[in-house]
Amino acid sequence: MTTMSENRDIPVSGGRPDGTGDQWSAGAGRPLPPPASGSQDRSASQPPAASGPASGPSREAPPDPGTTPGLPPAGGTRAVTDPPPVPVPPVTGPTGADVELIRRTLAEIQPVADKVTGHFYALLFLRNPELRDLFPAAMDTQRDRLFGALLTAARHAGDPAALTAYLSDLGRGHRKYGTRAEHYPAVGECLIGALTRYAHHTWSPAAETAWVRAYTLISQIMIDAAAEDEQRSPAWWQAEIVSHELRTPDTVVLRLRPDKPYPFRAGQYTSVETPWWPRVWRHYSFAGAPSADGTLTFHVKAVPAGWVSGALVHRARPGDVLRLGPPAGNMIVDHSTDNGLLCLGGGTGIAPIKALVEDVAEYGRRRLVDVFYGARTDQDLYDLETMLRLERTHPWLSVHPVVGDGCPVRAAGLTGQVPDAILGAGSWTGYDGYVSGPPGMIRSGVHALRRAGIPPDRIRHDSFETISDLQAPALAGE
Ligand SMILES: NC(=O)C1=CN([C@@H]2O[C@H](COP(=O)(O)OP(=O)(O)OC[C@H]3O[C@@H](n4cnc5c(N)ncnc54)[C@H](O)[C@@H]3O)[C@@H](O)[C@H]2O)C=CC1
Repeated sequence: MTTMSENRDIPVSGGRPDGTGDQWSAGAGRPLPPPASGSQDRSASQPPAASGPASGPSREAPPDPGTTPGLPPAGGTRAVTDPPPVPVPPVTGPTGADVELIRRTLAEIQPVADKVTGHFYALLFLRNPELRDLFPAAMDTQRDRLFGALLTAARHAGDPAALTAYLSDLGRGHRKYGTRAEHYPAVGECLIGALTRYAHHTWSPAAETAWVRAYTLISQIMIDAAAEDEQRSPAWWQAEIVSHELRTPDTVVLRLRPDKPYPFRAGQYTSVETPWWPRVWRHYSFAGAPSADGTLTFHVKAVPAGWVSGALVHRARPGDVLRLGPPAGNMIVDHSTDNGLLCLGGGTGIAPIKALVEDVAEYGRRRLVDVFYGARTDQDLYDLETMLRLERTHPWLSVHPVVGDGCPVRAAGLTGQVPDAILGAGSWTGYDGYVSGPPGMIRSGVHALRRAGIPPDRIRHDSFETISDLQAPALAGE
């Protein structure tokens, strides 16, 4: 998924999660039930699809607000005090034919994705003006994210378990916005409205039914995950910056002390909101395994036009208080095997790799761990000393710095790009692969790991979009 720091915040999407086989068959065209659970946060805030910055509504006049047959009316969710509901029939999901219809729609609208997304927000705010103030002031990035998430979900039709995990993370993550179950139908209405307007050739009653079924299931998975999470976790944490260590002019190592215990697993990531950009959240990985003192460490690199990363690097100081969302992601160590770990970390992507190394060390079972740590120049290897210190402490760990061609490297390092460096550097059968870094590196890193003989199910990374590029055939027309 993406660059961790600035573009990994993914809003609610469309697609075809699965879980149980027969959920996918019945119910075409009949009205779908309102969300079956969802005693989520009651404080008003963001509806689904509102996780990032975005621009204002499209200038195009949206069609008259209406309702979409099949989608439950907005606000149709039962309140906590309502009488017990009539038993809700199982949520029906899209059929195989539906998935094809959804993919065709996506292929058609891809060239006008920006217009579709703009129209979606225009509809959302026209029909629900009270929601506008709950989004960040600027919404440019949000447009790409929504469409990207739709593509991701549609492409993932063949991997329902991964998609369900993704949507569950997304549902839990939406708690911090104050998303309520009754927001989901409103979003679904506007999604269908935007698709209706732009998918001229592929839209039909059958396509609409397919999208309604898909969206209903998606929202139900998100709502259920959020409701379950509400039983055991806060919607967000506050965390005070206790140290701010600038390692390069644009890279900082931050240590935070959360206000409440923050359980997570090494290799996961969370979302961060700064006081300077309210309601703009960005993802960062934990740069260490859970620590005895409960503090959390993050590596942040300021990127051009990166509001949150720029603020964290150049403006934040000890004593400032950030908000954190829940942990997410499954790039975690599989402790059920003795396989070695072959880890590729590019730039600040080394953060979760360091966490994985600490996790292996704490677990206590000796497994070979090889870390290839890449950066453009030697100076950009801002955490090399830490990694080399870990190498000196743990005989099972080997750290291989890799810098761009033509750059001198301080340790006995390699030159080139990280994925190329692993090929020819050893035999990696009997290893599990872990990849973390920029999207291009994840893509080529996974290919390199496969070429090195590591099967796909033993390769983990935290980029959902990237995995869909790798594992599913491209959409027709793309
Ligand atoms: N801050 C965090 O917690 C995390 C950040 N990330 C992501 O990691 C990235 C780090 O960015 P930078 O530090 O600027 O890294 P960068 O862009 O300088 O790349 C670092 C290294 O990765 C390799 N690489 C980059 N692009 C490649 C490509 N297309 N093919 C093959 N290898 C490639 C090269 O070895 C390069 O030296 C960002 O995209 C960030 O979102 C990922 C995980 C965690």
